[in-house]
Amino acid sequence: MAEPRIHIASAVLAEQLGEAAREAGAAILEVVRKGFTAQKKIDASPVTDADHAAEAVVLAALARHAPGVPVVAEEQFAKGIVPDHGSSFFLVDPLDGTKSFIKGGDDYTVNIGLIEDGIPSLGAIYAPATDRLWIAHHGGKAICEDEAGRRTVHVRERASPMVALASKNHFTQGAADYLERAFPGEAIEQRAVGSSLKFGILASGDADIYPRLGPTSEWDTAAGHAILIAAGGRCDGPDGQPLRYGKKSYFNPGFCATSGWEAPPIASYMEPFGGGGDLPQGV
Ligand SMILES: Nc1ncnc2c1ncn2[C@@H]1O[C@H](COP(=O)(O)O)[C@@H](OP(=O)(O)O)[C@H]1O
Ligand SMILES: [Mg+2]
Repeated sequence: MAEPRIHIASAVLAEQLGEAAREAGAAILEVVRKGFTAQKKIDASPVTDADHAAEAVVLAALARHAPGVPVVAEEQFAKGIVPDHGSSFFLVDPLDGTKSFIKGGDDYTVNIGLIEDGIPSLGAIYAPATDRLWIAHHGGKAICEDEAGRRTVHVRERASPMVALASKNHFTQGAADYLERAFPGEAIEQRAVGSSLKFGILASGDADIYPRLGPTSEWDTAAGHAILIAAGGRCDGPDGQPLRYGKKSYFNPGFCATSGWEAPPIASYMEPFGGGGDLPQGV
């Protein structure tokens, strides 16, 4: 008989990992204070001491709070360190939005996501520059902490004009074309935001859709996806089914997140990926 699966997502763990994300954010700000230079990874994407410092903090916290649960983390992955795992594992992006970060912008985040049975069941996102935190776990509500205090957040009813979020640093014409063709005649305001902050903004009821017709890695989306689900939203893969995790090379070819309504699947609007194979991780 198969072993019953033990799920670990809980309110306590979400709080602990929210604290871990804050600690990682403090480590990033310390690197900013001291000054840093950017290096290039093998795939030519940038990395800094802040990425490494934040990842070390998160890995230590996960070892304390969730010992034995495998962790797939962006900078470990870049070094070829990927643990074997089953259907439960963490996905960590210690500094999402590195390009914005290097340019001195505020749109960067620490991300800790837990996948259980292919689904994001817990997430923590922290934006150090603006001191904004989101946490959520499966079965609970999404919580935001910022200068307005601590509160439950929820997605909003679809608004007009529809607010569509787009990447600040990885513009794809595909997303603009998708919005135009999938929502003909609809008033749409496009807003460029860097990093997983786009998920937090959707979860907080400040936008309606985030179509991503270009590559990301699973650690870019896991935490935000968990938070968005808890806030009443959804994030679907190209076929319109919920975005799944634990794919080959942890690669997302595209997705569409909304405030809960079903958007036309992005598949037929996707840019070609040179045969659909894996792209280099992290850009
Ligand atoms: N060609 C590509 N392949 C894989 N991931 C990509 C990519 N282009 C952009 N990304 C992902 O997009 C993230 C930034 O999101 P956004 O463009 O919404 O700000 C990057 O995160 P990192 O900054 O952690 O590398 C990176 O993972
Ligand atoms: Mg990232």
